[in-house]
Amino acid sequence: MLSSKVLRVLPAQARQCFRSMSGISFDLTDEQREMQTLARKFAREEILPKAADYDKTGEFPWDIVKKAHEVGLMNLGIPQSIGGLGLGVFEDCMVVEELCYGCSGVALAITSTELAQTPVILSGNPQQQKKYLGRCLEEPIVAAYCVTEPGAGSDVSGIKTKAEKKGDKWVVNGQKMWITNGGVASWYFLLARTNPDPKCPASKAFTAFIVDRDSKGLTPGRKEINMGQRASDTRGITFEDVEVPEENVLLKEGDGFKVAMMTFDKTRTPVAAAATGLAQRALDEAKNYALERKTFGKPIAAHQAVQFLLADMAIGVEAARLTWQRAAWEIDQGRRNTYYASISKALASDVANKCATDAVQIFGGNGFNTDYPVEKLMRDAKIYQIYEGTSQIQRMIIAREMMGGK
Ligand SMILES: CCCCCCCC(=O)SCCNC(=O)CCNC(=O)[C@H](O)C(C)(C)COP(=O)(O)OP(=O)(O)OC[C@H]1O[C@@H](n2cnc3c(N)ncnc32)[C@H](O)[C@@H]1OP(=O)(O)O
Repeated sequence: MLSSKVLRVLPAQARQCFRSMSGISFDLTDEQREMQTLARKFAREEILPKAADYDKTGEFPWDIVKKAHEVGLMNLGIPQSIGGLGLGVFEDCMVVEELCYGCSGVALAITSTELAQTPVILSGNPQQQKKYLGRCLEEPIVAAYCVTEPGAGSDVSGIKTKAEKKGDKWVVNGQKMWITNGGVASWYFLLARTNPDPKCPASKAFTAFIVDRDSKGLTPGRKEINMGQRASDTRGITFEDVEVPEENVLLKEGDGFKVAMMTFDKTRTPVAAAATGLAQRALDEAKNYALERKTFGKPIAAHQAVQFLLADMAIGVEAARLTWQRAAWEIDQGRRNTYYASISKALASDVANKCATDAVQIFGGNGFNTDYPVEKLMRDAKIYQIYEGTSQIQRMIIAREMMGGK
């Protein structure tokens, strides 16, 4: 093992390398730090000042999405083989955490396309990747992940949308619900049932498709008015005799469920990072306010009751960050990270909700008012315990993984 004296004189890159060989390192590489700085600056300058407006109007923040595309904060995981950066989940999480500090709704508009891209990255053939991921690199478009239905959210194997093979095409009929980017996407990842036998196991009953937005019979519903993350576009989508060419099947008939599950292993970790960003923002807002606001002749930050709330928020934020770092690191090593991703998603979502609620508490009456930023954080935080698998589903997955899938 190299002594710390020797380590100090080595160039940064070599230091990083030796540190990782000798154990865990929390140092970022120069490239990672640059990326983090870019995202932090973008969140503070482009997102944060407009967050309250987008929350009020619920408009999709196309102007910010276009800028994010321009500066290189979108499409981070697209492989280098088709011109992308091919960054790991760790780098992606780092960026997502920073963007969500500015506004988790606007950040969702910028980053949720990754949920549709991930199955194409994991299982698309070179032609599919070039066509659909390539378009994302060329223009600031967004895509959507269509799995959830009015009658099937947590229980993915309960989805009813069906695809039937007719000649060299598939014909899709059904209804999807709560689709992020539903009305603004240029293309969709779709999971549909292709084996009508109710006894067919989930791992063989579903097929994954890529569907173009302009397909005849595909109709997005009205924009849903949600409690939080209101800049994001959520809709139902109807599929009525939508024809999808065979070349748009991902992997092969029957492989869809596994594609959807493998996707979550990669994308639940960024959701945890997003929740961490919101939690950090709540902590910073609460701390700054506590240092300014006075009661009983001193800043409320001097009262132990408030200090304990702030300290608990800090404990939560640091722990949440460590869990997304572990989950991201595991999958970037090429190992299945289902257990760590669910731990991270469950913990960070709860931390975000606790931090936002306690920030409102510290702000008191002001916290309950829309002129201050923390009531929005509280509304925005809730969905982290619901989307990409509820907190209860995460606990179910953790327990199953812990007990060897029993
Ligand atoms: C960027 C932020 C975007 C945010 C936008 C929000 C978008 C969304 O919310 S998307 C929708 C979110 N929905 C969810 O997360 C759904 C939650 N539910 C689930 O994940 C699943 O239904 C879950 C885990 C409960 C599994 O259900 P269950 O029906 O019991 O299936 P299960 O028996 O475990 O697995 C079936 C098969 O899939 C395989 N499988 C399961 N998980 C995995 C995995 N992670 N990797 C590979 N294979 C897997 C199993 O091994 C099994 O295969 P086999 O039969 O060959 O052994």
